Amino acid sequence: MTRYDAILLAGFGGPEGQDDVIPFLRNVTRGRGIPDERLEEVAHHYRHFGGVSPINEQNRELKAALEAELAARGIDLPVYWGNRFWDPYFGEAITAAHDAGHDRLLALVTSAYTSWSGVEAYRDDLVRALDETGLTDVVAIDRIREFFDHPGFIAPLVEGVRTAVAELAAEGIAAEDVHLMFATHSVPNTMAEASGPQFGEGGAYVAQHLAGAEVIAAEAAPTSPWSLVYQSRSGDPRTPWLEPDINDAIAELGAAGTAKGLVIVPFGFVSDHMEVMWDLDEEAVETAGEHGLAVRRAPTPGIHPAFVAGLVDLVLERVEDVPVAERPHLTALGPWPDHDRIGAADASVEASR
Ligand SMILES: CC1=C(CCC(=O)O)c2cc3nc(cc4[nH]c(cc5[nH]c(cc1n2)c(C)c5CCC(=O)O)c(CCC(=O)O)c4C)C(CCC(=O)O)=C3C
Ligand SMILES: [Fe+2]
Repeated sequence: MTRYDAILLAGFGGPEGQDDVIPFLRNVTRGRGIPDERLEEVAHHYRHFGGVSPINEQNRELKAALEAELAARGIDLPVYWGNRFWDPYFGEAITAAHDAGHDRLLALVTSAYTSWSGVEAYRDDLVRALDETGLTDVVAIDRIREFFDHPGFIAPLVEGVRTAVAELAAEGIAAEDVHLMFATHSVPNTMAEASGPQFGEGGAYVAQHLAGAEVIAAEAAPTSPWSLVYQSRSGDPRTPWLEPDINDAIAELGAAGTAKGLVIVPFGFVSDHMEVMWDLDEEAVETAGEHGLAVRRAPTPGIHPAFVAGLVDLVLERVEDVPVAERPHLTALGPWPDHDRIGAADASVEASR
């Protein structure tokens, strides 16, 4: 008997056809009174791909990969999958787990970094789902720590950067002439600060990205210059968000004439979803071409075996209550601390260990 009965794979969710697009965007922007005309502007990224975000399929594949890895290691924990913004919603996943007798859940959130979007937003939606299903006093949910510097998250990125740099070398571009751009989701400056002001400007969010990028660059391409850039900003243009935007940074790199090649490393995301397919593969790649740079986009961790194994390691570290000092981490910031439990009182979970 372990501390947990099941794993809850907690995703963002995405539309799976043209008719889903506006309802999905209404879910994402709920409570902010954004008119459908404005949503239709955002919708065109999704419309371009038939109204389908790849994110749900990627989470189905991740669930299957986790199940296979758990089975291979003889760990008897079923995986339930739920999303913040699309079917299956958190409530359905939690109810399905409860109906099968699983009330002690360990949530694996598909977000590697600390920010409101990656932490509180998921937490608030899980709290709401427990409330709406009437299971607040019955089901307890713990969450695995942010894994931005876990070896399982870093290894596939290192591999991807190495491959991209080698491909450019095969085209005659030396590693010294390749600039690595580590790309992540921009957030409002205030949101970044709030992620952990003790970590300096940009809070924990920026500090984690800088620390991770440094490790990946040093491992994968120590002679290539690198920088941290941001993508996918939205909202009121007067509100300051983290900069530079990747397209501005590429234009500046082109104008400086210091690089021949560019490797875009989408390390802010765990899979190649819409933000990667549109903002990087369509827009940033085009910008690089306009500025005469040979460009490669490294893959996200996806279902890379090292990533899947690392996620199972992160589950096991909680199952086995591994002391903090023994938890794997590759930057001085880690191991990131665990989060408070939500749902059923601590005591009932501890008592059933
Ligand atoms: C930090 C961060 C992550 C990573 C952490 C995590 O994984 O959570 C993330 C992930 C994602 N964000 C996604 C999609 C969207 N994000 C939006 C809006 C926003 N994101 C923000 C930040 C983040 N976002 C912010 C500060 C906003 C504006 C305010 C707000 O709305 O809170 C909007 C609204 C429309 C718009 O404003 O553009 C959409 C449609 C998808 C799904 C993609 C797909 O479908 O494949 C994913 C994985
Ligand atoms: Fe987002």
